[in-house]
Amino acid sequence: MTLRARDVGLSFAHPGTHPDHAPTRALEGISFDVAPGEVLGIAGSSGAGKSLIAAALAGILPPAALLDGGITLNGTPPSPRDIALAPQRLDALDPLATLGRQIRRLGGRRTDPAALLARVGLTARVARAYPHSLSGGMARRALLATALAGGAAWVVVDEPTVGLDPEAADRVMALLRALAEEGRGLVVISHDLPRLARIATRVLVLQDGRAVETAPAAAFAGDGTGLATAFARRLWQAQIEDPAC
Ligand SMILES: Nc1ncnc2c1ncn2[C@@H]1O[C@H](COP(=O)(O)OP(=O)(O)OP(=O)(O)O)[C@@H](O)[C@H]1O
Repeated sequence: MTLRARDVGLSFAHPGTHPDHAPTRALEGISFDVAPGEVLGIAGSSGAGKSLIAAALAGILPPAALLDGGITLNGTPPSPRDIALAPQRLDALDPLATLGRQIRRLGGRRTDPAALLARVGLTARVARAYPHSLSGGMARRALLATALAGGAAWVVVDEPTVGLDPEAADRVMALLRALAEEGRGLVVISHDLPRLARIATRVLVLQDGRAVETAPAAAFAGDGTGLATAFARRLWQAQIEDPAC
């Protein structure tokens, strides 16, 4: 069982414009494999197309998006039950339902919201809370709990550490690694390259919609001389030189 992307591209059509007006190309020639037990990291500059890859994998692209190339699971197109997404946007949580209700809605009546919330480091009390009462960091972890609720074998997580303090960010990354070690395949998108490289098997580096390099996680070390491209080295060096990291 391997999740496979082959030569995936994505364009945005411009409805109502002249037929000669070419669609905007947002992704081009993206290929990768993720096997159970692996964590594929995706990093890159802002607007490089990371979240679009997440949306393409989860089958929830914006209406004007035109996808080409192939995304397959064991050779056939995945169903929405196969791949769960914890999106970047916190407003993906339903503001009108408690977290417990949202988790049961996705996982079924027998799902234990408290157990899933504990898995992501939240107390059972959060099951009775509405999204508006959660801090940004709690909402981020709650999104991950909802993604795990359906029991999908592949989990895509978009920017899991945004809004978390360093210790909480370490715990969430360790949880993602543990989810892979239990046999899931993970795709983790993060601008936090040092933490991402610690849990990833490989890291796909994106620039302007194209993959510039897929590097083994171990290449993100020292001054980045193990990386093949100048762009990946710059991305890495910018992070290790940043005292906020
Ligand atoms: N619905 C849309 N319509 C038109 N263009 C879009 C749409 N969604 C995304 N884009 C464009 O596609 C490109 C990639 O966007 P995406 O959100 O995937 O980037 P990203 O790498 O996740 O960035 P960030 O790190 O800032 O979240 C951007 O130029 C963005 O403006």
